[in-house]
Amino acid sequence: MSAEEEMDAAAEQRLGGSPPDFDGRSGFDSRTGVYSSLIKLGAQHRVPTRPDLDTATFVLSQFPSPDCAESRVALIDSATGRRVTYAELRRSIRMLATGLYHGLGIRKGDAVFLLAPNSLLYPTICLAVLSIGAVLTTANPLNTQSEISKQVDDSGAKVAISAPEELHKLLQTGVPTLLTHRTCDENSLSIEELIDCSDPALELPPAQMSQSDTAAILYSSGTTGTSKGVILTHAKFIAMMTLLKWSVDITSSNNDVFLCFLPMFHVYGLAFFALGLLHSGTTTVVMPRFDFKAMLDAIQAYQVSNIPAVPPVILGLVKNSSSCDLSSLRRVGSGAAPLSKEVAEGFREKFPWVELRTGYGLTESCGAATYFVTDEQAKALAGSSGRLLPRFCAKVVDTETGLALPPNREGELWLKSPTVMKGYLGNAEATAATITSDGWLRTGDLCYFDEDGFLYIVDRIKELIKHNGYQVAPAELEAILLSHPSVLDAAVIPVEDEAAGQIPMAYVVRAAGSELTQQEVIQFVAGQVAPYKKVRKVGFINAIPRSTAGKILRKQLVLLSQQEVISRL
Ligand SMILES: CC(C)(COP(=O)(O)OP(=O)(O)OC[C@H]1O[C@@H](n2cnc3c(N)ncnc32)[C@H](O)[C@@H]1OP(=O)(O)O)[C@@H](O)C(=O)NCCC(=O)NCCSC(=O)/C=C/c1ccc(O)cc1
Repeated sequence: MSAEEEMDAAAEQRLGGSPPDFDGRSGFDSRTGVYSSLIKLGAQHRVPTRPDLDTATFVLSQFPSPDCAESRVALIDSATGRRVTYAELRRSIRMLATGLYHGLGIRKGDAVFLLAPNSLLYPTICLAVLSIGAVLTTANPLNTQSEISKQVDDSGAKVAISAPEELHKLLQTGVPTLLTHRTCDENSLSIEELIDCSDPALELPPAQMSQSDTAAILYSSGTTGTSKGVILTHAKFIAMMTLLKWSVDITSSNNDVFLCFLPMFHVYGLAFFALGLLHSGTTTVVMPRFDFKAMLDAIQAYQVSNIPAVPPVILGLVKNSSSCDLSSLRRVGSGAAPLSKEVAEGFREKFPWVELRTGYGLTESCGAATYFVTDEQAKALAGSSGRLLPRFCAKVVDTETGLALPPNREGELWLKSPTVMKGYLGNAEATAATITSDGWLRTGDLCYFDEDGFLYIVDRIKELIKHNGYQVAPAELEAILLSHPSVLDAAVIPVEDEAAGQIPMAYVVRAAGSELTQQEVIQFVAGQVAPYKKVRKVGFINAIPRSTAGKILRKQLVLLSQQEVISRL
């Protein structure tokens, strides 16, 4: 039996019969130490098991019927108002797939590196790449040239697709690159031209796909260290699309107008906007990049009703949106970082007509793992991330003893579901450290479930800073700091920040006689990393506290930074 079938069978058995060790309120089985989702998918949300199904075929199969597709709007450009209907989207995906296959010779298994901000073209590119069995790998266009080169190299990209303004970052990789949009440069080919010029009569031979084939490699820091390629197969996306459709249905969001400013290069934005909402037939207003004022304008101009968001944006709405008419809003989601009880309550006070649901997810779980089904529950339980999604199981593992813990006890969250990644690309060691031999994903987050099965994330065990919902790995910044000739030793820690969640702070040991300043340290790092990874605060120290094994004692430095703040008050 596969892991998926095993989980389905176990859930079926519990939901049907409630064996004596199983607590139907929390979903906890005291015999196995496993929490199971208390939600069963109805027949209309069954995950398709056809082995040769791929993500693109699955998403396209759910597009509105041909008579509705000509008028049903899939995407709107927030800046220009340009609209793309479902019928146009289907045609451009097909034309681009033809161009990529026949024009550029891209074949099943070839990695296609996508470096672009959000645009109307982004979903077309993702779906066309997936439809020919190629592997999508996406990157943040704010990344530096060296960060991009590393990812191109690691993913083994055969071809790249770049926004014109980012092309210079790809030149040194030597990978053949297409632009997303037309430019006046006659030597470069663009996706727009491929869509317009491909021959619709050319047949696309069946890609001979299997659900177990790799669909995407998305980069994440995992629980430690630098960026790693998360391998997500078609089966993972198909399962996630089904869950997303289920969540759209149970929250009655089918006719909502969604707003997308979340980056489609991360799993949150990719799963929602480039794939999942199209699978659900909704309309999305796309912003090329986040801008608070432009977001408020877009909400009013397009009568936006639904915003999958992150905590800093929700805080911004609480604090800075008094002069705007946001009466069209109906639902706001929060993910990628913890939403504090205070901000959630402030939001509900200011926008009592808006449902606010938090969720929890990771790139390694292909997106959401928990969610709130009803707004009433979310309202009553501010601070919780909701319940396990259908087909998810969890364990709360004591970090000292390794024992699986019952409700209201804190431990590391482990997850199992059909969406959990296959592993990290070319990194068996990191994979083995993250996925147990029996298929549990160790999230590196400290949590507990309450007696009703609601999840509370309380801390992070993994050494990762979350700035604006983006991951920042201290080890990466420490390596850069140590490369400075005047730095003897360095450690990077998170410092709480109301607006961004956390900011990276560096403690630095200067070389004898060095007069290195805080500003020089900040600038040295800023020159080498994407803006969201910048060190934003620096402290000088005589020695970095380390364990006998040489591990940085970050908690001590966090305490020190807190004491320094208090002593300054
Ligand atoms: C909207 C945010 C919160 C704020 O945007 P921002 O104000 O532009 O700030 P940035 O952080 O993007 O930009 C950082 C810097 O880059 C600069 N920048 C900006 N765009 C530019 C530019 N195009 N040129 C040049 N400079 C620029 C920007 O000015 C800024 O500069 P500075 O702070 O002065 O150093 C933005 O950070 C953001 O989208 N964050 C979300 C990240 C995200 O999607 N994370 C999800 C990871 S996956 C995951 O956790 C999944 C969870 C999940 C959970 C639940 C679910 O249900 C499903 C999924």
